[in-house]
Amino acid sequence: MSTATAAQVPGSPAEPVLELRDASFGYGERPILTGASLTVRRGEIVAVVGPNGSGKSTLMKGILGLNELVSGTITLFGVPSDDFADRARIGYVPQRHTLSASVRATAEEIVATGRLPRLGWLGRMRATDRQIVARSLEVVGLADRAATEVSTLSGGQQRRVLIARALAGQPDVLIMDEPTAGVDAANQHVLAEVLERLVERGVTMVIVTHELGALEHLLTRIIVVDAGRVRFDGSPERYAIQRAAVHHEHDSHHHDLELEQPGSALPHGPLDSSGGTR
Ligand SMILES: Nc1ncnc2c1ncn2[C@@H]1O[C@H](COP(=O)(O)OP(=O)(O)OP(=O)(O)O)[C@@H](O)[C@H]1O
Repeated sequence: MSTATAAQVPGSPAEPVLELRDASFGYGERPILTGASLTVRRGEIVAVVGPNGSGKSTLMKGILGLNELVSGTITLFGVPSDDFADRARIGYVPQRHTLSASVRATAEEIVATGRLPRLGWLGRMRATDRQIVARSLEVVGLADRAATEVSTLSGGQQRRVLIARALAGQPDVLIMDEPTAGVDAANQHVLAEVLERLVERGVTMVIVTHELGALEHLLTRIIVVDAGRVRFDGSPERYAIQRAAVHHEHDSHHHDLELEQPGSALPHGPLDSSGGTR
């Protein structure tokens, strides 16, 4: 979907698409997520995990400019967020969002709304726009449901319609807040296949999830948020090792939050973002 496939010098890191420096986000002036510094580079597939209420959605909405940046900076595609105008480059699939039963629209019509930011000043859909809408439905495996009323689709299918809607805007980065929530195991695998196709197309993804399972093989990075702080940022391999070490030490399954605390003797700092860079 992405066209950002510029040739890269072998060995050099891909360019950053999102950069946070000591960023704190909140609602009103009250900071909820504080001191976040991280970089997501083109082509990365990053999972954001952590307990309920820890600030994951606040972090995602903060990146999107949907809540207050209390302090620090955000840079999007190399541009300070205040000066960044091309919001269509960032696709968003919000949390706990299925389509209300009262929505009377077909899957195709819903996906077409995702194309709006890319239409010319007359706002008319042209043949290429219709093709992109059709292709977006195809990517999520719902081409045969294009004319189906969304209210008659299952929850998992509706999540896929919403992903297709985000894709129709041809984003370079896709932020998804719990795309697998409420989706059964079989459909999680379908979603993982959808995301795999997006990876092949070079879309960068940041995915908030409680279930790493079906997505794990796709990930290049894992970020752990707890109690309003980024506690770990590194490769899935380092996450697995440190998680195992913590579990071994404490013989408990509830110590994710003790990963890479500042000042720990672990090899990298808590906000190291180099771990999974492709
Ligand atoms: N619109 C809002 N106004 C004020 N406070 C909010 C708002 N949305 C969330 N919060 C608060 O921010 C904190 C973090 O919430 P957030 O939704 O970011 O957590 P989360 O990690 O995404 O949780 P979950 O896993 O349950 O989705 C919570 O204490 C929550 O009550």
